[in-house]
Amino acid sequence: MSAEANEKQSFSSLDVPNRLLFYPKTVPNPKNTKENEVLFVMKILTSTQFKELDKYTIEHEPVSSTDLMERAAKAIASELKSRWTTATRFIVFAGPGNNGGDALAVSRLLCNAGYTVQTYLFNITGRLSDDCLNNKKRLENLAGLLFTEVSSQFSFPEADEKDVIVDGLFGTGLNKPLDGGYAGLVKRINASPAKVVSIDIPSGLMSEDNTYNNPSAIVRADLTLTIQLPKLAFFFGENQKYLGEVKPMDIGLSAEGLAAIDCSITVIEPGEVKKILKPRNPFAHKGSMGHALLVSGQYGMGGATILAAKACLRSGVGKLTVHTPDMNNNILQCSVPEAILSHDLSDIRVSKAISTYDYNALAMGPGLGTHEETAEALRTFIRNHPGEMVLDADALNILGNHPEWIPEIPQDTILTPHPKELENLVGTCTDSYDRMAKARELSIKMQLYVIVKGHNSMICTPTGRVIINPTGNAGMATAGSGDVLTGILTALLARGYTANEACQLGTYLHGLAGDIARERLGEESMIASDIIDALPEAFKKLKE
Ligand SMILES: NC(=O)C1=CN([C@@H]2O[C@H](COP(=O)(O)OP(=O)(O)OC[C@H]3O[C@@H](n4cnc5c(N)ncnc54)[C@H](O)[C@@H]3O)[C@@H](O)[C@H]2O)[C@@H](O)CC1
Ligand SMILES: Nc1ncnc2c1ncn2[C@@H]1O[C@H](COP(=O)(O)OP(=O)(O)O)[C@@H](O)[C@H]1O
Ligand SMILES: [K+]
Repeated sequence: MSAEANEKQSFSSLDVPNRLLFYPKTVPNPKNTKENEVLFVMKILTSTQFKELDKYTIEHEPVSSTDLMERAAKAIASELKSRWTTATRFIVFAGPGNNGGDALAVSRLLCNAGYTVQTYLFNITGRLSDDCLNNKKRLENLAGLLFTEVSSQFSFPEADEKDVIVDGLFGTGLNKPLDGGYAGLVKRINASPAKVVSIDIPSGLMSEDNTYNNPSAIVRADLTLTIQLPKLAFFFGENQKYLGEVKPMDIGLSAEGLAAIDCSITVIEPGEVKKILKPRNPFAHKGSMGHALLVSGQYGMGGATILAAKACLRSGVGKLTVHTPDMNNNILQCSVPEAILSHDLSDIRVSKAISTYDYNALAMGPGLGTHEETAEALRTFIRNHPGEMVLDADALNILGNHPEWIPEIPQDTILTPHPKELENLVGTCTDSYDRMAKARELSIKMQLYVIVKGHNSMICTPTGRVIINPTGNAGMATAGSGDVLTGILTALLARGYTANEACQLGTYLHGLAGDIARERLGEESMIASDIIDALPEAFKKLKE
């Protein structure tokens, strides 16, 4: 095949979808302990849970572990065959464990399909996993395969951009960062002009915590063919450079076995979040659809109030009152005529708490400022409002300045920090995993919901679960997007959704509205108001 034709078969990391392709199978979570704790979910397994699921499948299907590996290899080889013609040379690097076993089986299948395959098995310690050894034996006498078993010395093969490297060195069994010869090999792979396809996970990347990893000893794949389900590390921004395109390979691990695994980390699934959205009672009236109170806006930040207020009203609340400094009166009355205003005594900032008795939900934070007067008002609000509450932006910054007030926050309050605001609450975070771990700890300790915002926002629940939101896009990386989320969450709480439901439905809708806005306008020019404008369609889509 000509270089040009080969080019057509190839792909570039520019084609990478901005979201993972999710494995579509859903299974019920059988251990729903807390009321309304959801649902039908995509589970994110730990490496130990993957082993359990393998074991369950092997015992209950039943299927031998070698045959299960063969299934994985068939799925991977078939994906490779669909992307590259037989003119392509595959250079396969296999490690000593089952990831290496997969790679050896893939080598055999590609070789049998007429591809040129050059395979290196790294057997440095002289110990191979059983299935790796089985697959090594199956390579014996395989005509056409160039096979090298490396025990110490190794020279990296010449490779050019038409070649494809298959990285099957280490998978979910990696137990420490790569060093020595393996780190050197990874550097050579990364420096090579060949395309790189990683089996299951780029070698060197831990499937969960990479806080203390060595970034230069992690394979940078163009394509990751991950077995069955994406790993937690795939959801973190700093790991995207290693993954390239991610495609899950269905190898038929037991759905029943998966259902039995109590996973603390899950991903919201579209079909399931729909079920949270309750139909509107035909006899509904504004008094029955919730009354929300938004406490927001200091001099120069009235826009944040407007965004949160509009988003709240667009999220189906019955009534919205905005408590805000007097100077926001005209602009708010003009831009959000549906909102009722409660004027603070101060002209320029929120200075005093008001009674929250009449309100079903309270939101504080957008554009609030951190003045000491405002801080004291916030504390009074928190102490006097025992019910549903959303704390965002400056409300969180105030709490960061007064950590001793955090224990006073009512149980099940929703906190919506972006990474910087989270750090004000929990201290410096080294990476996304650390952020997740610290937010989770805060949620459990204080019995709060903490939504760590960003791409793949993470909802940390008081029971220690982490629920990842799959919607949203980089067009939402624009000032005011978070204020919109606050408005949505507040409306949902006021309408009677539990904090758990509001977090999931709210973050999902917010991202979905962002995705609709992107469809309409593209990512570059989107502003927060566009997310609000797309909310009606997002609700409609969920109801379809
Ligand atoms: N039935 C199964 O178990 C299946 C497993 N599959 C594959 O198996 C993989 C997991 O297999 P394993 O559990 O054998 O794990 P790996 O293949 O990831 O590696 C484990 C081996 O690497 C060594 N090791 C770990 N960290 C190291 C380091 N930093 N430096 C040097 N050596 C290191 C370990 O001592 C062990 O020998 C998955 O990623 C997937 O590719 C698939 O074949 C599907 C079925
Ligand atoms: N790249 C992205 N992908 C998905 N969602 C995003 C992205 N960037 C921002 N968002 C969302 O936009 C919102 C931004 O919130 P925040 O940083 O608080 O903005 P602001 O304080 O300006 O209102 C969050 O809900 C976040 O999840
Ligand atoms: K790998």
